[in-house]
Amino acid sequence: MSATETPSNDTTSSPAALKRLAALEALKEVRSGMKLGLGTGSTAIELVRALGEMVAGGLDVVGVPTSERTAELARSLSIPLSTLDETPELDIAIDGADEIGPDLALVKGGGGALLREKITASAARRFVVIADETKMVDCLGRFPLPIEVVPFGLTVTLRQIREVAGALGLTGNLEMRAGAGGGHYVTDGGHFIVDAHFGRIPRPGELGPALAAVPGVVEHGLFLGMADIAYVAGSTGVQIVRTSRARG
Ligand SMILES: O=C[C@H](O)[C@H](O)[C@H](O)COP(=O)(O)O
Repeated sequence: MSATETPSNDTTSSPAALKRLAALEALKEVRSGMKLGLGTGSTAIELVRALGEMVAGGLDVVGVPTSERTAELARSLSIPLSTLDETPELDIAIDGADEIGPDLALVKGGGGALLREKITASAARRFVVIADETKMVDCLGRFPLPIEVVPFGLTVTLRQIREVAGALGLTGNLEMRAGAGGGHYVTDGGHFIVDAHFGRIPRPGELGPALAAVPGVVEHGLFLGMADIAYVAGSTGVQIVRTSRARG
């Protein structure tokens, strides 16, 4: 089970301020010479901005961005960047989450970057989550679960997702995420995103492998057994949520 501590008593409460607070707490783990996975989303933006300030102040790190958006921001802040192919072993990946459930089970992908985020987190010795307290839940699933799918055979893939979810008692609308231009949202990898409105996912450990077994599913937004620690900012400070599980 998770354990929690509260190390910081900073009291700021706008959403952006809380995200920055969580990011700053996570950045205390960063040392010169480290190779960092850089997440995607509004919380990760605060992380990259704060990291940019640290780099400007002399911190020597290399970042591997999880999306084109993050890469663009990092570049604009003169953060040295690499790719996962050039830098396949990372010290720490730091990223936001859409939901943080028991034992640091996560839902991610609200920003459409779940595939690169999961690959990047898997390449890091330590995966650190940053969030504001609204992301903490007792049961995953209120936030629609993002599932990245290949465009080919979409109807078949949707039917098979419905079947494997139904076998676990999960029902709800499967909604194709819309892109800015009116068609389907297209990920950096050229795939579509299905947002599954299950409402509750009481057994994510069963749903994850079932979704992964659907041929048209590239990856799903359940990040299970991956996060090592979460820095969760609220109006009374930053709460540290740890898992007792050791990463191999
Ligand atoms: O694809 C996007 C990522 O998984 C984000 O980390 C996640 O959606 C959280 O984003 P935000 O920090 O904007 O709430």
